[in-house]
Amino acid sequence: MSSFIPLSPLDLGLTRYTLSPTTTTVLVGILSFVLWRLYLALLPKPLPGIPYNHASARSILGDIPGYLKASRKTREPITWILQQASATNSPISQLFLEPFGGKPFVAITDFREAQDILMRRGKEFDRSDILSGTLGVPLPHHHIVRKTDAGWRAQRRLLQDLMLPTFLHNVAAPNIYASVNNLVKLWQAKAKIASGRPFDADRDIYYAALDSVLEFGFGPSFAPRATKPQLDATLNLSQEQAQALRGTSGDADTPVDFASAPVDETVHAILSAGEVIEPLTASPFPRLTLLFKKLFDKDFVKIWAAKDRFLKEQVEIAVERLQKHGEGNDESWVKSAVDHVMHRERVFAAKEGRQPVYWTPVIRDEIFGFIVAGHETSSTTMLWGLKLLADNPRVQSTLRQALQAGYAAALAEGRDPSVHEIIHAPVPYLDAAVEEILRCSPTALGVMRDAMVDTTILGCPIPKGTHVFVFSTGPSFNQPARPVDETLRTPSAQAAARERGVREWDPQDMHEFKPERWLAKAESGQVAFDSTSGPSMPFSLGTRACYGRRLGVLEVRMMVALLVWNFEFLKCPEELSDYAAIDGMTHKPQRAFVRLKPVRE
Ligand code: HEM
Repeated sequence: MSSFIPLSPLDLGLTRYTLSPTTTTVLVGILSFVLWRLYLALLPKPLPGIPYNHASARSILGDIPGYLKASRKTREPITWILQQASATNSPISQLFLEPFGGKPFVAITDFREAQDILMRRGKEFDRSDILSGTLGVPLPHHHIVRKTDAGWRAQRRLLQDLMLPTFLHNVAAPNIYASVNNLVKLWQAKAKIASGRPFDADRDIYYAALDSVLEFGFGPSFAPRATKPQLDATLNLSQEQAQALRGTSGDADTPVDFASAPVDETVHAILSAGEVIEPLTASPFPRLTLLFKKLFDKDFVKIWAAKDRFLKEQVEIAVERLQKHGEGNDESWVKSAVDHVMHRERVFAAKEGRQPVYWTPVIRDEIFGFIVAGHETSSTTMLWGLKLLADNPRVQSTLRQALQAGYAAALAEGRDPSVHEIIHAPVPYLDAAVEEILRCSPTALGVMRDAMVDTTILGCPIPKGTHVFVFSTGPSFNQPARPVDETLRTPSAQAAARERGVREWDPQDMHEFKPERWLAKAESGQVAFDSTSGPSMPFSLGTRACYGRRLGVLEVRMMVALLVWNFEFLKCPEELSDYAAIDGMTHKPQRAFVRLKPVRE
């Protein structure tokens, strides 16, 4: 007879395996011990002597929850890292950003230590693997992601001379001037429609910076630009459309919402290709994300192919021109950075006794790199700069007066200063204002390096492979420095201080936007710009500092001079003029509005 009888442990004979209380206690003890050891093994392993947050060190996730919370809440996780580092009140600190007992990250918040690491200790600290694992995925052959090796030097030789005054002033500057001129015209048209109301400056500055790198990179070989269509669309607005944009509320603080006009198809592809890089680098698995996009994202595949097609076409045009006009060492035909790179490749090939190869993955990524590295950085800096100028009317009017005095002929003739005047006429206050915008714009909060050997920083052991975040803002830059025992600095840092002195800002006003800090009386008694006045490193320092620094400064200088010449930047309402940011490729303002009053109606 079969009947359903519920089974119990007794029926299964499990009673035979019942453990005695002592055995159970021992087994539970062993298990707890194993789990405890596992837990300990997964806890962060602080580096000795370097301060850290003790609560984070008691969690196997370390500082990751705090970092993620800051990412979600403020969108500024790097600012959060800086706050954690500053809170230790030490110039060196550590955070646990790799889970399960991974390597601590070391943060340096001291200008002199940053200088030492970046300028004098290049063999001990090189480009971080974090950059090759992120930016290196979409740009695997660009020199920015390489360690400082022979390959990096060879790639940099291809770009050599592009940042010399001869190229920048004769080739790049007139074209950049033309694109800033379009921005001035666009804002004159927008200011007329907005009648004193604020409007979003983000896209306009972004497009003007893109136009500048297109001018620098490709010159007249590629005519389309991004600002011109915006200008045409704004000039073509009818009275009714302009009135509709202003709306009926009459509230002088409500922003006018100008639509963005479509840009040329290739410009759109270049922009979009640049924009897909950011989410790729932010992904926890960039390689997998890129593979997935290449396999399944049709828009991505189209944009990426259009970008490569465009770059190849530009190389072909330059090579054709090189073969037609570039006899021997004659460089007068060179009208763009691509022309220059082709010229260099031919010179190197001849020296090395080989045939030149003009289209390679290295050349493709280097040329695209002009756009990626040079576009958002300049535009973000300018957006911060406009905020700073609007919030500091005294500085703005001093600057305008200095420009009017420096470009007196332009003022008398009722015209804009020429490109030649902006580059060559000395206006120390303009140099000082540009330098101060760069100092106060947190475009890059710092740079990453990896320790290449077991070494020390400020007397603390730093094992090979440690990621080091070197901050360029915070303590010693715009907040009082943390105390440092001088004997803990390297002999070379101590010697540099003895020989050349130490540059420091006055703690009373180091947080202020004050161009005067860059001015000093020269021997002649004249006020002159002094670039060595105090700590600032917006482009980083040393061998791996920003390659495009001179171009970046030229762009910012041109924009500041022409915009302040033409417009008064009035303060925007509080809710539009805060300093909240988003951390992506750069540390960018969340809101960037302008309220313009033309200087000459
Ligand atoms: C205001 C504008 C700019 C700012 C604030 C800026 C800032 C920076 C910073 C902080 C770095 C990292 C340096 C390091 O790791 O030590 C960098 C690297 C770099 N920048 Fe810029 N940059 C600007 C404009 C440009 C422009 C216009 C270009 C080129 C067209 C450019 C090309 C590069 C390149 C190629 C690197 C990598 C250098 C290397 O790895 O050897 N940048 N930039």
